[in-house]
Amino acid sequence: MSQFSSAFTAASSVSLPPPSFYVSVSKRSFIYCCSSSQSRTTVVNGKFDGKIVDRDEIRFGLPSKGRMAGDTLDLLKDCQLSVKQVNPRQYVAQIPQLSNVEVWFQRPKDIVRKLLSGDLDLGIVGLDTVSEYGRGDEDLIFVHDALKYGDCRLSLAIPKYGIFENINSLKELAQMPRWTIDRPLRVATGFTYMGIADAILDLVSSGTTLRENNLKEIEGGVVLESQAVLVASRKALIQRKGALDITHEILERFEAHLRAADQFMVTANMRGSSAEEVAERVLSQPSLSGLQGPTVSPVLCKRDGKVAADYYAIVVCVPKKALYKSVQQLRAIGGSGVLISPLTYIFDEETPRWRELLSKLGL
Ligand SMILES: Nc1ncnc2c1ncn2[C@@H]1O[C@H](COP(=O)(O)OP(=O)(O)OP(=O)(O)O)[C@@H](O)[C@H]1O
Ligand SMILES: O=P(O)(O)OC[C@H]1O[C@H](OP(=O)(O)OP(=O)(O)O)[C@H](O)[C@@H]1O
Ligand SMILES: [Mg+2]
Repeated sequence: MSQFSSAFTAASSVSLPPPSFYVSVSKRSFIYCCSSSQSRTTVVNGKFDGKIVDRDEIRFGLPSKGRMAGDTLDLLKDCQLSVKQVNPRQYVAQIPQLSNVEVWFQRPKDIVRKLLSGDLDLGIVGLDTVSEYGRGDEDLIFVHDALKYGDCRLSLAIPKYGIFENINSLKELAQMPRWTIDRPLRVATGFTYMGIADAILDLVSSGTTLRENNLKEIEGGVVLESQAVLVASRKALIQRKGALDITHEILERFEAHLRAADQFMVTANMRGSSAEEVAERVLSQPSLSGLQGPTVSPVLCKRDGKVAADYYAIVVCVPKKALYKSVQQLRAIGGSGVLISPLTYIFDEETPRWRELLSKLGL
């Protein structure tokens, strides 16, 4: 990435000595220009720097269509924050659980633009969209940087055939002697017709689109790994009444849900002489350590007129991918009646991302 962006920077500055390769880039080039991330303090594209415009509601921008729209509504629903939209043509909606929030359905790039112009306070988009349309603006602040959907990468691709047949890395591409100031390497986005461009820079997820167009990715050609993020306007969080509280609630719900999504809750019965002795056996197994350790409770029954515990019930959280291994380990230490249930939320005392946000805001 750095090799590519420095080549681009050099190519964009005519007076510098000839770089190792020359690039002309279309639409997505902003991602490079902004990587140096200078701060802006003047009015640009409707963005203002002074005080925010007063209004009562907190505005939350969600993608109106495309790749991210459905998954975003699903995430909110899974966090008990269903969006109530009376009809699908409506661009403003409510989240009944968050009384002061107004949802604005927008195109992803417009969510970023409206965060900067002060029309929105919070939004969900892909990291690629923030990088491209946010232009490194310091007002944009990441609240949650990994919502675990919308996974894709912004990647450079070239044809599999012809002069590129044996080119497999950015370095090899850069060193092709044919690129000159008069005929630089031409990078386009959205164009796969190779009379127009030598290479393309586009989002790739499964790789199907590239394959269908006889294109290949190259080593070192990934510019950005992207997924959905929750982003906010710093000014809104600091100045708008209620914005920080709403953000805290949304973040807590997202974190609790996303943390739970890859875990199962496992319960089992185990014969033992004491809770400690049972815990000792459970903790001897690597897949059963749980979040903080096992919960061990006596299963009480009456024997010879006295209440006693021969069995103990244990509860642990295990990663979904370690499910079967956990069951085997439980059996190996005498577990029986193993029950597995999905987990919906894991609320910790405080989320690390909340502390990070407060510190980024200087609070
Ligand atoms: N193939 C993909 N798989 C997963 N996520 C993707 C994929 N392509 C894009 N995305 C993510 O979804 C976001 C929205 O993409 P989408 O194609 O829906 O809209 P767009 O390209 O921004 O708008 P439009 O296509 O209307 O110009 C992208 O910014 C990216 O974060
Ligand atoms: O690697 P793949 O899984 O094939 O996905 C990559 C494709 O997905 C995106 O386009 P999208 O389908 O969103 O269409 P668009 O051009 O209308 O945005 C992206 O621009 C690629 O064309
Ligand atoms: Mg698209």
